[in-house]
Amino acid sequence: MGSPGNAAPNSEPTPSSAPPPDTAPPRALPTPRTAAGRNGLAALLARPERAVIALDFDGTLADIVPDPEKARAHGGAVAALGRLVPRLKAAAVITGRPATVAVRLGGFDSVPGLDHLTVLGHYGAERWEAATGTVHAPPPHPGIAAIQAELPGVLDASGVWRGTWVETAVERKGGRAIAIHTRRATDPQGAFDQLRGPLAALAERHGLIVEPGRFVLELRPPGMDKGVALADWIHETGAATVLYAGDDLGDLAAFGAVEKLRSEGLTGILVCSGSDEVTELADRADLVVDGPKGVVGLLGTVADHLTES
Ligand SMILES: O=P(O)(O)OC[C@H]1O[C@H](O[C@H]2O[C@H](CO)[C@@H](O)[C@H](O)[C@H]2O)[C@H](O)[C@@H](O)[C@@H]1O
Repeated sequence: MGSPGNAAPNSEPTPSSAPPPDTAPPRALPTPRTAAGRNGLAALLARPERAVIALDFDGTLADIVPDPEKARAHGGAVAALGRLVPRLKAAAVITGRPATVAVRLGGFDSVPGLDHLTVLGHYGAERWEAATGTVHAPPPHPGIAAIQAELPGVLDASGVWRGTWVETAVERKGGRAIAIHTRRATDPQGAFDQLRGPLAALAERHGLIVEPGRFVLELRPPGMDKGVALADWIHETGAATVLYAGDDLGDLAAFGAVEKLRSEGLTGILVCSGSDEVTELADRADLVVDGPKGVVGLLGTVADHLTES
């Protein structure tokens, strides 16, 4: 987990998520705090047909809720995307969720304007295309089955849940990864800290890695992360500009990919969906907005400006 602290928005107050009436003037765009970010936003607005956006799901497009299955896209997110994405070269959601779970929770399927959306699930290992509705995924890592068998013993030995409701803490993720959530434990940070070592040892024994997130420790296959996934997808699209938005530690790899691509000539803007649970992204972002509400407001405002221009 990131160290606690307030990641205050560094932009103007964000507007409501509802689309503006047709007669309303475009809402004011925030000003990124870095020159690279200002260049990135200017390039997106000037040449949207050469620009792509890539967005994290939980904590960025969807508000954080205690039960992962109850997460949904923030109100107005799909509408804002539906107005913005047709103006762009391409759009992707890059998430730790299984791709089809993000599609279902986000309501991204069969949406006008999102008919060419790509969802890269499991940190980029899986791919869903709106155009075909198909998912491409590698075979499950054999270590997952072994961990399924050993996990109850490891959790029991930790004493974190004392057998009360440990099952609700385990997200099985289609048999391709296992996430252990501590948000609903009596002491979420204490449980997270207590479990981190034993889960890292369990993962290592079976050739997996631990991906830490917002009160979650995810055991998943190595070899892919959001940075690799994002860089590959940007190259594939041939984009000249990217806007990436994320909120959690798993998004740092994507931030790193954009920073590297910028050093090679791409223009880009890094947006942090701010929270008081993770501060690491705010430190590296060009723009910090107020959680999913702020992200949706930003997307809607960019869409307004592209519609007006
Ligand atoms: O890459 P993401 O789209 O951000 O997914 C990362 C993990 O997000 C989910 O967990 C987080 O959101 C939950 C629902 O709001 C919340 O209860 C939990 O505390 C957060 O960590 C998801 O459940 C995981 O599978 C994803 O890997």
